[in-house]
Amino acid sequence: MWRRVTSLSSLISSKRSSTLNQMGIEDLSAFPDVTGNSIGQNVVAREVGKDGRFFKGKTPFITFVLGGPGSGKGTQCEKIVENFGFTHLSAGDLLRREIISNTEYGAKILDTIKEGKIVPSEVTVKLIRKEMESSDNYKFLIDGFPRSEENRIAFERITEADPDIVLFFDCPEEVMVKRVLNRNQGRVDDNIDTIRKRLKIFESLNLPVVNYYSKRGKLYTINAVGTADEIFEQVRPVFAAHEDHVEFEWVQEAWMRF
Ligand SMILES: Nc1ncnc2c1ncn2[C@@H]1O[C@H](COP(=O)(O)OP(=O)(O)O)[C@@H](O)[C@H]1O
Ligand SMILES: Nc1ccn([C@H]2C[C@H](O)[C@@H](COP(=O)(O)OP(=O)(O)O)O2)c(=O)n1
Ligand SMILES: [Mg+2]
Repeated sequence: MWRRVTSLSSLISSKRSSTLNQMGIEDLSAFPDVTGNSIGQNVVAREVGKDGRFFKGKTPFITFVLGGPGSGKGTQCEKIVENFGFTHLSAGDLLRREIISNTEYGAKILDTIKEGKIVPSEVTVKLIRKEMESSDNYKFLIDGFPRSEENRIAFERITEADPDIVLFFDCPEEVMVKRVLNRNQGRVDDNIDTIRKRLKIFESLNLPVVNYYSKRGKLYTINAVGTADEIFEQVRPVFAAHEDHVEFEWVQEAWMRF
């Protein structure tokens, strides 16, 4: 579902960066040149087709996966991949890959994540778009994104795309804290200080995104308490209901190209 968005970028630039920083979003000026396309260079240079699509002539099927830290997004995404053949793009994993690869922004991303803050959308969206472009799949789970209205608006502006489905894993804070502290993956943000900061930022920035998609009839709220298998039994019907529709659209497009 690609569409052109022309005026939203002004919304971001008109917000003073200091205000964003107070909200928990890292200042874009700390990431010099990011707007100069140093991330995802090959992607940004690519032309958008006349019909507004850039994805090798295909219409991708995009699912955003929302929920607080430890709500079980990654765990459920693995099950969706196994059962429904999606490609899983975790925003957090892509950012951590930048840290490990010691890229231009790695150190700054590390600081931001340690502080429990949100990395500027320009950086994250370009990493996501680059992965979508290089994938042969057309069904994507975009996990941990958008975490803020700023994230959402930047995605629309940079990719000219809208999600088809938005999943929201609704989980009490005490359950999320317990899961994160037991996660045991050596993450720099899985400690009680950073978790408290992340939960605060999540609460203030995530709700507007949830409301936005709820009003547009795209939101599926999942009760994230229970075993992973129990939770997946709520997730499964969401994708089962869309599966025929997605396959049909895909065959129809291939036929039209033929
Ligand atoms: N339903 C569940 N019940 C108990 N533990 C879970 C459940 N889902 C995930 N976990 C565990 O909780 C931790 C956080 O899950 P994860 O999928 O990484 O969440 P998120 O991506 O939302 O932060 C992981 O250690 C995971 O194995
Ligand atoms: N859209 C995003 C997603 C993640 N990040 C950063 C900030 C987050 O605290 C970290 C970790 O995100 P990740 O989705 O991996 O975290 P959880 O799986 O929810 O625990 O990455 C971001 O800045 N913007
Ligand atoms: Mg995760």
